[in-house]
Amino acid sequence: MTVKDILDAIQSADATSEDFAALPLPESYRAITVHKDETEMFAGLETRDKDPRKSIHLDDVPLPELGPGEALVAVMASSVNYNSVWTSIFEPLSTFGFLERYGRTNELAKRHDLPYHIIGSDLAGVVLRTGPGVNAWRPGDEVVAHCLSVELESSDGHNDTMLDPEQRIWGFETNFGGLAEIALVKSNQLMPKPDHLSWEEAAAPGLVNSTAYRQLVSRNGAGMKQGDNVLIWGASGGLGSYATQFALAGGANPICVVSSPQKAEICRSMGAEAIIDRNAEGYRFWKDENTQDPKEWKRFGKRIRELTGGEDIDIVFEHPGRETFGASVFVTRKGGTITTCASTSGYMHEYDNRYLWMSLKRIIGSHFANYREAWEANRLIAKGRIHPTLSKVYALEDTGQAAYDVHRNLHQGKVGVLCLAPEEGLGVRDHEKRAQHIDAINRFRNI
Ligand SMILES: C/C=C/C(=O)SCCNC(=O)CCNC(=O)[C@H](O)C(C)(C)COP(=O)(O)OP(=O)(O)OC[C@H]1O[C@@H](n2cnc3c(N)ncnc32)[C@H](O)[C@@H]1OP(=O)(O)O
Ligand SMILES: NC(=O)C1=CN([C@@H]2O[C@H](COP(=O)(O)OP(=O)(O)OC[C@H]3O[C@@H](n4cnc5c(N)ncnc54)[C@H](OP(=O)(O)O)[C@@H]3O)[C@@H](O)[C@H]2O)C=CC1
Repeated sequence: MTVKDILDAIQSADATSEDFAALPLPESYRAITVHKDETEMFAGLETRDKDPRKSIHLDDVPLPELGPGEALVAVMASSVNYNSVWTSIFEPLSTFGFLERYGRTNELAKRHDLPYHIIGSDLAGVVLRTGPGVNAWRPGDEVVAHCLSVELESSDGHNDTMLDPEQRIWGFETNFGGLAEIALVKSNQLMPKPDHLSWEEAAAPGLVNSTAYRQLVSRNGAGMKQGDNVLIWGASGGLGSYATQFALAGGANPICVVSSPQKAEICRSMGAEAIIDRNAEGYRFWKDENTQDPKEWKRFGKRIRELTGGEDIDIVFEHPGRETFGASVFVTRKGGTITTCASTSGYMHEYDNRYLWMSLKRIIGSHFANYREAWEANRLIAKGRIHPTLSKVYALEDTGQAAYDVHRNLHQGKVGVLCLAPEEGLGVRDHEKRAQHIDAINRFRNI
């Protein structure tokens, strides 16, 4: 039995759940990995010079054992998230430490502690097998998977599953991720695949859409409301392209920051009007490595006021981190919110705290999304209210190049990866719904 037989079943119009359940599983499959014995390969290099193409491998790996509450999924497509870039450059730390720590928790978790890490935190595909105790999903179901892995044995996570002490990001802090022909997930990660999207389109939003939803919309994040001025860094990037859509769909006013006229045009075509090209306008928030320039914060704030008719920012959607955080705190209005989920340019932030406390601003830390938030975010994709922002699609063997593009900020929106899908455009079930949204679905394609 090979993965080819699985693909044939997926592509045949009449395979039943029983047919899928009867398919023998292959002993091995192809997966994108990083290797534990290579974690020092970039030692001494600057972050930008660490090249994912050198550390990312395509290997044949054995199929993991299926445990209770889990599912094996045939992955038709996945996407590149920045967490896979972090894994591939072994920053801020090697993800093998996460796998070792997880492996120590129980007998079944030991499976994750391997000399290779199968990465990837998104997938669209078809359920192959479910473990004991799984009733909601059956072989043959077409699904996407969100990346929240939790144990829920502690009450700490019972109101908000992100607060579980054993919270992990699948494919980053666990093994058997989505950049592979087969993935292992907890069945609670599964959600229905939006039926108007192709496999690669359906695999693109998951992680970033859910994260932007919690960070910006949810009451666990900024709780955005109609009329809010929302400053969105990287507004056409992975997170930002969803934050921009949420702001527009929720009646807020996005102020989109981008770094090229082309990216400005994408934001304009999504419906945004207030756009700042940080490159063209040449903001230098840091005079040197250790000194910020408040005059530049003010110049930036003045530009925002020009675009808003004199108003300041209600919510900053932060993720660049060190480079922008001082400016973000400054331009937020009295009582406003800075919500952050990352620190791409450096995690030791510096800001003038006087502007925070004297103006009663709040900083909110946000990370991925809880089960419910991930479900609600996927529902909005399925209803055609929020659209995938897929630009380019790579073959599985070219994942290193795809991760390189994201690391060097050469991409737009989201970058997709075909895993089992032999070509783009397959998997669409509701053509009528697709036709209604086709322009929005294709907005980021091939630019
Ligand atoms: C969905 C996608 C998301 C993204 O893309 S996010 C971006 C990618 N992700 C990242 O870059 C994050 C990577 N993760 C990390 O960098 C690390 O993951 C953390 C810095 C978040 C945490 O580091 P750690 O080493 O896991 O934890 P510690 O808390 O620094 O060290 C653990 C030790 O510290 C002790 N400790 C914890 N809290 C306290 C306290 N309040 N007082 C005293 N000690 C404390 C513990 O007990 C334990 O100790 P003992 O090592 O001896 O077991
Ligand atoms: N905690 C969580 O749950 C999550 C965290 N993340 C993290 O968020 C970060 C961004 O992820 P994602 O949006 O997918 O990545 P992308 O690279 O797709 O987009 C980020 C955008 O931010 C802008 N940007 C990058 N560096 C800077 C800078 N120094 N100053 C200003 N703008 C900058 C760029 O846009 P432009 O050049 O146009 O300005 C870039 O396109 C990553 O670090 C990732 O790990 C992501 C998802 C979830």
